[in-house]
Amino acid sequence: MQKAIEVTNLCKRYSQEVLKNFSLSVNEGEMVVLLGESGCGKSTFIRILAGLENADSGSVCLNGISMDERIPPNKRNIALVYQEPVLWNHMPVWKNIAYGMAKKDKKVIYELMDALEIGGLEKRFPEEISGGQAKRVALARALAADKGILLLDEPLSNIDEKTKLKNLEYLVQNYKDRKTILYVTHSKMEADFLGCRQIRMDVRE
Ligand SMILES: Nc1ncnc2c1ncn2[C@@H]1O[C@H](COP(=O)(O)OP(=O)(O)OP(=O)(O)O)[C@@H](O)[C@H]1O
Repeated sequence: MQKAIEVTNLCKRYSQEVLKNFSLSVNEGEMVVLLGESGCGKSTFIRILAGLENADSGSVCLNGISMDERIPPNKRNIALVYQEPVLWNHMPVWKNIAYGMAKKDKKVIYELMDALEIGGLEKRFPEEISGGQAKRVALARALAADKGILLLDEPLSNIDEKTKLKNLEYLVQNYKDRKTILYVTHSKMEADFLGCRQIRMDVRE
């Protein structure tokens, strides 16, 4: 089976070493959780996969295609949820969600909003919603874009436990074993709830 994500011996150093020979392989349609303490390099790794940052050495292959700095984020067939929600402030919520959709289908948008418990916010602008709601709008936008690989960097942090559990349940029921997802979290509870393969990343001293 072709690997959706194949990362080999990735190294990245800022003033300190963050990634040292980090390797990871994810099958097509598999959901994998990347788990690790704050500062261990999870977001750095996601940024490298997405093409927002370059590794010092090592290789990244997405859907069988070798990635290098000449392949920009929008050519990688990925949808990304950043740790901090990044939304277009001049667009209402529904347009933010529709942004990456090849065919803007309002039914799909409203279904996603209901499923993620943000129904009714469609006409509001990002400055008129809470941080937790903005995170779920960003998640809805990534899901709606229907890309080959979903990179979710702490997509449900800062959300109350009850809503978080409902959102996790929705992801498990609708995306697990169907979509290639790399789900980053420092929460063991979230990781265990998703019930998929867990990769632990350690902080480098
Ligand atoms: N642009 C940068 N320049 C210098 N150091 C950086 C940069 N980005 C991240 N770092 C450092 O690299 C290490 C890993 O950061 P990263 O954000 O990848 O960790 P993380 O595991 O995602 O943490 P968290 O769970 O808190 O988001 C940290 O020590 C951080 O301070």
